[in-house]
Parts: sequence; structure tokens; C-alpha cells
Amino acid sequence: MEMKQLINEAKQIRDKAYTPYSKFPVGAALLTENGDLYTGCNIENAAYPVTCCAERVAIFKAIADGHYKFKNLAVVADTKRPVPPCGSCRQVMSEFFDSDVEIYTTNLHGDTKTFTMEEILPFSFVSSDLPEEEVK
Ligand SMILES: O=c1ccn([C@H]2C[C@H](O)[C@@H](CO)O2)c(=O)[nH]1
Ligand SMILES: [Zn+2]
Repeated sequence: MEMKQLINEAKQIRDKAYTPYSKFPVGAALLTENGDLYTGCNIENAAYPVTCCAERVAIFKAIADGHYKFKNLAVVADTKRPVPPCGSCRQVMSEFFDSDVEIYTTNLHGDTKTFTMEEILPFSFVSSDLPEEEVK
């Protein structure tokens, strides 16, 4: 699947976002190594911090289906510049994405900025930083 198609999938799922509080819908589309597609939208809550971003919804859906290897992720929102994923999502990405996984950040004007996992969250905290006996 090409970058354009993945971005288009992210745009389509964005329409499903549940955003009564921010009115800021976001869509994400994630391609697994074997070519399966997982999409996500942000889902908000009256208790605001319980909100889950589009990126994490897509990643968690894929994980729950048994996928652990990923190729790339597209994120889209109606922003002036391509939408930058939040820090929590970057940390979740770093748990599951190899350093060369590509993240396409985009907006509705078609501006795209591509980052590798390593570029979007350098020096990230990972399981190998934990004391050995605690690594499961
Ligand atoms: O990359 C991003 C940035 C923000 N949001 C969501 C969280 C919240 O629902 C709304 C406003 O922050 O946008 C995402 O889903 N992804
Ligand atoms: Zn986020």
C-alpha cells in the first residue's frame, strides 16, 4: 500500500472520531508488516484525560489482533502544519515500532512530513532500560 492510500484511509476513519469536547477529529492508519490495515480515530471522554488518541486506537487494535510488526503509520487532522503526534502516542509507538518505521504526519491540505520512529522520538525509554530481572 502506498503512502497516499494510507493517508486516505486515515482521512476516512477520521469521520468516525468521537470528539464532542475538542471538536478536533483525528484519523490514523497503520500498516502491519504482512500488509493488514488498522485504523483509529480519537475517542474522547467527559473525564477529559481518559481520551485516547487516534494513533493509539489504531496501534491497540492491531496489537489486540496479534500484530507486533509494523511498516508505517499515517496521521491526519485539520491543522495548519502536518499534525504532530502527542508525546504519549510517541512513547507507545516506541514500544512497538522498530527505529525505521515511517510515520506520515499530514493535514487536510495535503502537506506531509515523514519521520522515522528514531526521528520522532529519539532517546526513548524502552524495556532494555529496565533492570534485567524486571524485563519480562
Ligand atoms: O496526534 C494527535 C493529537 C491530538 N489527538 C486528539 C486528542 C484529543 O481528542 C484531541 C485534542 O487534543 O485530539 C489525537 O488523536 N492525535
Ligand atoms: Zn496522542
